[in-house]
Amino acid sequence: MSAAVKICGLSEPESIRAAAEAGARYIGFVFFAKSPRAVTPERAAELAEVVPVGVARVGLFVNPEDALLTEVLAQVPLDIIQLHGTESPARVAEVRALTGLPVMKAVGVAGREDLDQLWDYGLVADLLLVDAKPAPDADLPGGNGLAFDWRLLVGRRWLKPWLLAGGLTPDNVAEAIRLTGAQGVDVSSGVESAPGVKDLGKIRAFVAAAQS
Ligand SMILES: O=C(O)c1ccccc1NCC(=O)[C@H](O)[C@H](O)COP(=O)(O)O
Repeated sequence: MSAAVKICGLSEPESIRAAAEAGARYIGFVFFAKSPRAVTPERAAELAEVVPVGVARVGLFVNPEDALLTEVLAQVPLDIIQLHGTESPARVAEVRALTGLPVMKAVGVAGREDLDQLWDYGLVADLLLVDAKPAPDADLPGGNGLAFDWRLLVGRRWLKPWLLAGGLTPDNVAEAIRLTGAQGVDVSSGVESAPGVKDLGKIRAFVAAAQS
């Protein structure tokens, strides 16, 4: 089964080109200052020009205020907003209305009890991102290279298309898709050689494995 691929946390033109040429469907820019993958709006505006038509530019935010969304969107042509914090379903709906863009809502999963909220978010978000729930003391809410038990997702369906994330690598992504039936996959640290440094060979290998 072939899945749509999102490569997150890109900050160099070369890695964007490599991802797009390999067949990635989504390119993620991180607007969260604490992340080693963070980009400024000015840098993201330059990078967005490198993204070919047909590849969606995803802006990742963590509990953003309206002012930040407005500031970034005034400079960067984004296609999708990714919310990766503790935004409620009502806030997801607000961000959709404010930005006029589709919203991908990330939900952290550690156990079965975390899955129910995907129904609620499916009512208001356009896409769902089922990611590993970070440890309580983690510095970042995502991009930690942490996997969860994919068997929790077997036979699960939600109201909106969903991507699987969390600890995916070129070596395990095909098995993750086979087991869960994920329609899409998202990776960040699994295609890096160091935090925030994307590895072009790993990007190509990841996309090829996800589409094999
Ligand atoms: O990637 C980051 O630095 C990041 C920072 C703050 C919030 C979310 C972040 N990443 C979210 C993503 O979409 C990642 O691709 C996803 O969590 C998977 O990460 P990884 O396990 O490293 O592949």
